[in-house]
Amino acid sequence: MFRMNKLEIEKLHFAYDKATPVIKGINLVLDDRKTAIIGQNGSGKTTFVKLLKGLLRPDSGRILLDGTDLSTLTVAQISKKIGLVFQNPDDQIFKNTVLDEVMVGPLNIGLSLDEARASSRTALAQVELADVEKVNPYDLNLAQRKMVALASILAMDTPIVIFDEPTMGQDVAGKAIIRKVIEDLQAEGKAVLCILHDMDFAAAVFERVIVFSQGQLLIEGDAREVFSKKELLQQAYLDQPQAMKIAQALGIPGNLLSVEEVMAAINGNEVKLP
Ligand SMILES: Nc1ncnc2c1ncn2[C@@H]1O[C@H](COP(=O)(O)OP(=O)(O)OP(=O)(O)O)[C@@H](O)[C@H]1O
Repeated sequence: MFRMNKLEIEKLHFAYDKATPVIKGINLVLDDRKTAIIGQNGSGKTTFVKLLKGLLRPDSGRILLDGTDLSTLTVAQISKKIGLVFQNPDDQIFKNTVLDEVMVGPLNIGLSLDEARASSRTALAQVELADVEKVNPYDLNLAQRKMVALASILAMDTPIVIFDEPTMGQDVAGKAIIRKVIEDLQAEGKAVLCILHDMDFAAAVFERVIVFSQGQLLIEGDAREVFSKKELLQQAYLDQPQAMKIAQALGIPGNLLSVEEVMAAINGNEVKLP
């Protein structure tokens, strides 16, 4: 089945308390490109994705999911289309075994017990937790619980997957698993949107970068182009990826995004090291 996976955001405004607007007129079209949202603490990123998931309702403006106004859809209808992995796994973990926990989402959207078990086991294998399916999630460490929370969203097989800070607290191996999950989702034709503080991960993995600043969209576009805008990033209290800073210091042209790109430039003799 052809899936559009398109979210259109029009003139979106939101405030928890009317005196303090948090989302201030965001216009954006999200598509199938792997997209990272970056921005200073408190710039409204989590609030924005909660609006996309229908957990909060806009004060004004609208969100269209494949052309349909999100406000006309039920939570159940949205859940079949959009999965959101929370920043704190303990906001979404309730069951006594890892497998039961991961099965909650698929069962909620109407899969049979057998289907839910099968998709949950596949998801647990993707995050390399197949061998702990009978363990209580609270006997796992925080990084592993984050993977359980991630698996529970993967198991729902939604065409749009949103992650809030998936790499926070993960070591190199955990980050590699998350990278593979994101790349596999995209290969399956799904849309991936990810809030990140880790500029290096954002630069290495994502095609499109959206920069939030004080509830507004400061800049968005191709990752290479956005990360080259040093002054604008500084204005949003953000840093460039390490690889780009090193490449610029060495005088390597091309706004390189990753260590691999820098190594290729050095090995290709585009640059002579001192
Ligand atoms: N439930 C809430 N009630 C009231 N204010 C809130 C609530 N959640 C967030 N805020 C406020 O809204 C603003 C935006 O918060 P939000 O969590 O969306 O930002 P963020 O960019 O995701 O930040 P972080 O990177 O720290 O997660 C902040 O000033 C925050 O204090």
